[in-house]
Amino acid sequence: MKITILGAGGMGGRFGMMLHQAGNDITLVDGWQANIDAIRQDGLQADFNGQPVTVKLPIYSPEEIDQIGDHADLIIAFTKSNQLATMFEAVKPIISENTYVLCLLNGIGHEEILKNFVNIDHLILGITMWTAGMTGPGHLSLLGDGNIELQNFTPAGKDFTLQVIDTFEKAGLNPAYSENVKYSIWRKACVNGTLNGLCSLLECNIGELGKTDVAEPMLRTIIHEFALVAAHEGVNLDEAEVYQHIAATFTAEIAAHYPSMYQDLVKNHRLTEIDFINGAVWQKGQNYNIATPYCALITQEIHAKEQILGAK
Ligand SMILES: NC(=O)C1=CN([C@@H]2O[C@H](COP(=O)(O)OP(=O)(O)OC[C@H]3O[C@@H](n4cnc5c(N)ncnc54)[C@H](OP(=O)(O)O)[C@@H]3O)[C@@H](O)[C@H]2O)C=CC1
Ligand SMILES: CC(C)(CO)C(=O)C(=O)O
Repeated sequence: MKITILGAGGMGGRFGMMLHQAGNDITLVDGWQANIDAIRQDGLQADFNGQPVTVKLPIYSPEEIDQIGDHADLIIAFTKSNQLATMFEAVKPIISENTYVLCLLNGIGHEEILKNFVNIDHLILGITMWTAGMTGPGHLSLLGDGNIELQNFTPAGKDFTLQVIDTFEKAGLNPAYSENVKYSIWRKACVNGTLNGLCSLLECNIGELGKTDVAEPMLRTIIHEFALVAAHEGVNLDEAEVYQHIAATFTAEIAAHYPSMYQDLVKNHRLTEIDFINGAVWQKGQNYNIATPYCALITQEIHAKEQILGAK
């Protein structure tokens, strides 16, 4: 499959590398010049579960988009949430009526942005439990394994979505067709709404958070706030199952992972996706008259920390 990946950070790099190794035609687009230069010069390099891997992939900046040539069958969005609209605005010329777009970003509400750029019959939404980190421009740290759940936004997109699943399966990405991707997105938002904010504020990895004796009550309260708001949008989260799903990460291989928000804020002093996770729940709660004090506090504390650290 001919695939263009928007955002060649940790996750875009991981998917690009794994899909390339499975024989797909991959092009990367990224806005970080040092990353583009490193990938052009030395290839995309990874510590891949302890093995060094290098792949040569074409990479362009959004300003070079007219050099990309033929349209891709599939575009995968892997920017940060707060970069999504700007990136899609910049790459409009490579989105045709026939282009499918898959969004695997963390957070809630990305379809509202993407609907402005993509024919909704060609929109595929999903979530992933794969992880990735960057150790420098062009350098990835890829540990452990993960999975993907995805579904076409409208029934018309199902046939192509099944082709995407087949392509991802061959690349070892462990995809599954979700019969209810809205539920999957809210369930994954609970993972990020608990682990990402708390690990960033407490400056710890997932396993260290899980070992504290207040992890369980904090998680259950945050999940409950997400569930109240989700229910208002017709998604009835099974709070006990969602808690078990998140608590399972405390002792799994992923326990050593520092969530992407920690990598942004604590490691790189970059602005976070909090407004698309706890901040989105807080905002929706205000609209629906539902109290979400933990989400409000986490959002405000993350914004305070962004300011203290001079995040950009
Ligand atoms: N990392 C993870 O383990 C997981 C991440 N996700 C989600 O996937 C999406 C993509 O995340 P992820 O791959 O982690 O994002 P990254 O931060 O690794 O990359 C996203 C973009 O940020 C910019 N960037 C990254 N690092 C730097 C830096 N040091 N200096 C300057 N610019 C930089 C680049 O674009 P630009 O210069 O244009 O800003 C890059 O394309 C997010 O929605 C995230 O929540 C989901 C599951 C797991
Ligand atoms: C790996 C996981 C699930 C941790 O919260 C994630 O999505 C992230 O790092 O953003």
